[in-house]
Amino acid sequence: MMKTSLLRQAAAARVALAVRPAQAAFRVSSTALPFSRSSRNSAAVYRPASSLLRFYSSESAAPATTDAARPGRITRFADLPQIGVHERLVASLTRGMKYETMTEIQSSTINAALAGKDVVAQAKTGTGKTLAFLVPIVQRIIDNDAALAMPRGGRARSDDIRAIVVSPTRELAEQIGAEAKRLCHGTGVVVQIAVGGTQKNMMLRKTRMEGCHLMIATPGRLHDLLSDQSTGIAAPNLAALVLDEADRMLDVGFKAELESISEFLPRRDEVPRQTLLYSATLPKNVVNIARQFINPTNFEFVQTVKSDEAPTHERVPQFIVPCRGFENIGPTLLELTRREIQKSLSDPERLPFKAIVFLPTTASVMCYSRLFRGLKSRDRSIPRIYDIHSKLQQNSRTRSAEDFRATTSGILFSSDVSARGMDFPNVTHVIQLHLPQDRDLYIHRIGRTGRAGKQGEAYLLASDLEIPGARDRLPGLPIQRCTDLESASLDVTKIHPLPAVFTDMKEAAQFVPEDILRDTYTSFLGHAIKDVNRQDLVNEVNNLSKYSWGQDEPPMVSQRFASQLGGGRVRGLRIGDVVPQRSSFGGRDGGRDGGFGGFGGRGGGRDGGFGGFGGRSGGGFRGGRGSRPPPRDGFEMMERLANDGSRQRGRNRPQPSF
Ligand SMILES: Nc1ncnc2c1ncn2[C@@H]1O[C@H](COP(=O)(O)OP(=O)(O)OP(=O)(O)O)[C@@H](O)[C@H]1O
Repeated sequence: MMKTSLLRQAAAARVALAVRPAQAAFRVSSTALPFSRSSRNSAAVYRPASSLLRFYSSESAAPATTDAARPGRITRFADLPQIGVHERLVASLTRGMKYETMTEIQSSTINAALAGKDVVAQAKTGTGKTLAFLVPIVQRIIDNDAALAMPRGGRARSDDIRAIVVSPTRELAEQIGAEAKRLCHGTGVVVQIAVGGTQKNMMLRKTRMEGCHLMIATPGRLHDLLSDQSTGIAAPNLAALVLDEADRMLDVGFKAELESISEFLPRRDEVPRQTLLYSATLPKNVVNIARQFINPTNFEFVQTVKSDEAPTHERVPQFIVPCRGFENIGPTLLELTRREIQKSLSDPERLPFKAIVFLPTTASVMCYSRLFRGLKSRDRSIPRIYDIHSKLQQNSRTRSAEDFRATTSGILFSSDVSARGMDFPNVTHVIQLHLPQDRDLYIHRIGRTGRAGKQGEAYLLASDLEIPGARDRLPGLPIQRCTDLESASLDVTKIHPLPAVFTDMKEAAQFVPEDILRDTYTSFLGHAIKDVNRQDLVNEVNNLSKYSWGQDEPPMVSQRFASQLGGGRVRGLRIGDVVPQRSSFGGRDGGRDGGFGGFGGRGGGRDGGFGGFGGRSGGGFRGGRGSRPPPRDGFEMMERLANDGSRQRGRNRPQPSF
């Protein structure tokens, strides 16, 4: 009975996703006939009356804001042949993958990309951006060689790759690769995945043997392959390049690598290339950088976030749980977990508890996953524990991702390698411990739930010390204060005996190796917790070690580490000879292809504005409010659209109410 209910919910959610965007984007005018003829392709299509969608087209003098400006937009996958998509691809989409109606971002960008335009697109998490870029590029490959529409049709060579998708993390590349293979099933288009950390020789052998039309790669591995002639991997006729998570790809961490990859690609003036940039967050500086990659005379900039709308999904309520100290955070997570598991068990309408817990450092992911494995050995109600971080071997990372994807219930402890793009079905909760580095990262992390039209909940557990930082970093988001978790506010320095969640946590800490506790301790002191007074921070982590891990004295730190923290001015550190710090443990785990990149990697894009242009602060570009001169070109227009988002963050975004 429960199973039937779950299946019903899943089916309802799929229909909801398919239907909702169409309703939002295409309101059929009551005065107009619901169908009209497109002048471009003589197809019977909906002529929408208005849209939430805003876009800038390099064709038009001013940004268009309604779909009425774009007659002939196809919104159902089954209708794609009308704009040139091959029947076999449509069969994969509708019969194989069982998609019916396109989401808003899909209908707007697939139409534009099929018309040959470059696209810069921003849409909320989980709204189907992957297919939005895969469909047009696979069609472009078939356009270049019609035989590829048939299985085993055409030729595939490893030195003649026709399209490349670049993704910031290995897991995401693997996920996109799997979706691309499903899409190309039944055609002759060959997809290969090239990510770091896997056996390069095996990948090379396979690619040389099978050939490759579409390569999905992480930047490091792609550079590695293209720069070494002996690999036999080349793309002299490259027709399409996609940067997924474009803001991440173009931020400082990856930009240089991308530029260097470009040197191994054909010049755009010699081989025409379509470039597609997609993300849920697109800060202004990134839009500026996009200049280097986009055709200035033939591009479209699409944003599907309403001007007065939060960049997150309404159906994902967001809570912040202020915790008295660091020592309260683990027990509060345990209390929350038990409470939510009970809720799902007692309500057959709810999906089983499936949560992702994000932590700021690799060491803390290792620590919390072990703590919860220890807890699970005593409390069978806790579901299976998974972990993903850059210190794991790639095959273990892939296995964790696959297992968590397949499970109905579980808890995945993760660094930011899973923050962007990962599509784990039916995640009911995203729980963040301590503050995310910036607002964009918060948005991507909570985007792991509430995907494809489903419900979800998001919690942020932070110590009182971090709350001012949270207010500063997270404006304009509908975050509510949650005060009904008892463990959050208890003063454990005064309470005897300790409540069960605290003693359970202490006992579980016995399962965690000393070096991982120490690395977690130092990583929190090092870079993970920002914007707080050093002395307060030392007091917090010392309480964590004492009251949550049950240690008589805090872990030892080296003299050098103590000096970096402020030397003699900071009290409470236990200084001594320690085995040199494994820097990777302490580092922020941003999911760079290369693996455990110390403090360097970052999971989120740069701090920056998101959507939300127009309304009060936007609209200037339309000649409406304000006295800004008209933009000089399409790029400036696009930058302004993103710029409006940043301005809103600075001046007009509502301050958080928690
Ligand atoms: N038109 C559609 N109808 C129903 N489901 C869809 C449709 N398009 C995509 N999906 C499903 O929605 C989910 C989210 O898609 P996808 O991962 O492409 O989102 P995204 O926008 O790229 O998210 P993120 O911003 O997190 O990267 C996937 O499970 C996908 O199968």
